[in-house]
Amino acid sequence: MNLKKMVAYKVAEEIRDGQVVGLGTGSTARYFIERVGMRIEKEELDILGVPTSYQSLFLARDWEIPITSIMEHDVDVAVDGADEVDKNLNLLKGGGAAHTQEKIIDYSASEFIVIVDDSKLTDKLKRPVPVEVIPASSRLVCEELNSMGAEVKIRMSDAKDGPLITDNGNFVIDADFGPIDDPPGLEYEINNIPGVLENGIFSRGVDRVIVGTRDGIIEL
Ligand SMILES: O=C[C@H](O)[C@H](O)[C@H](O)COP(=O)(O)O
Repeated sequence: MNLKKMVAYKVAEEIRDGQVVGLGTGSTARYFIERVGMRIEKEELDILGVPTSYQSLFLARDWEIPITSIMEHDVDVAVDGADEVDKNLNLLKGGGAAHTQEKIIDYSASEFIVIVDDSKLTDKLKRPVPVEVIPASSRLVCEELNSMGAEVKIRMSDAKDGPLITDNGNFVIDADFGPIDDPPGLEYEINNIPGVLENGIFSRGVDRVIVGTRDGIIEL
């Protein structure tokens, strides 16, 4: 059973004519975009999509989803995946290095819906926190994250030699703090380091978390 597809397709059925829809990034959001595209083709669903990455932009194009940007329109509903969801509905995102644009769009949406399979649920966020940084600041940011207690690594690219470069032309540092006791505090603290653009802790704005499980779909 493909739990990501199940939950993404279910939420895609909730999208209504006239909405401006934030299109998340990753393997779960991909199914959501696919299903919205199918509905546009079959039901003439009339929406505008706001991509959160080049991945979602290209997928939207493939499915002929009309697109706009956050510079033009407010977002009614954003639908996005997550790498971890804790018991207070804090998220960790950025496994695909897309968290900066995702956060701009997801936080601004009137409704932010998270779609995950149940492997993403955790008591406390504990994966390394992705931190997008301006390349020139990376040594200093690594030192600062170190002094805050994190083990740090600049993320390397699978597609070329050297560091991964984000959609915004920056590096990503993965900062391992172990289990995180205060996600909102850490989100704020990391973003105060000069050179940091955005980090992958999402501690506010989540309206609904929809989870695919082997026993069906549940809402947290
Ligand atoms: O940067 C990537 C995004 O934050 C994704 O939404 C997140 O990594 C979840 O991706 P997936 O649905 O592939 O697990």
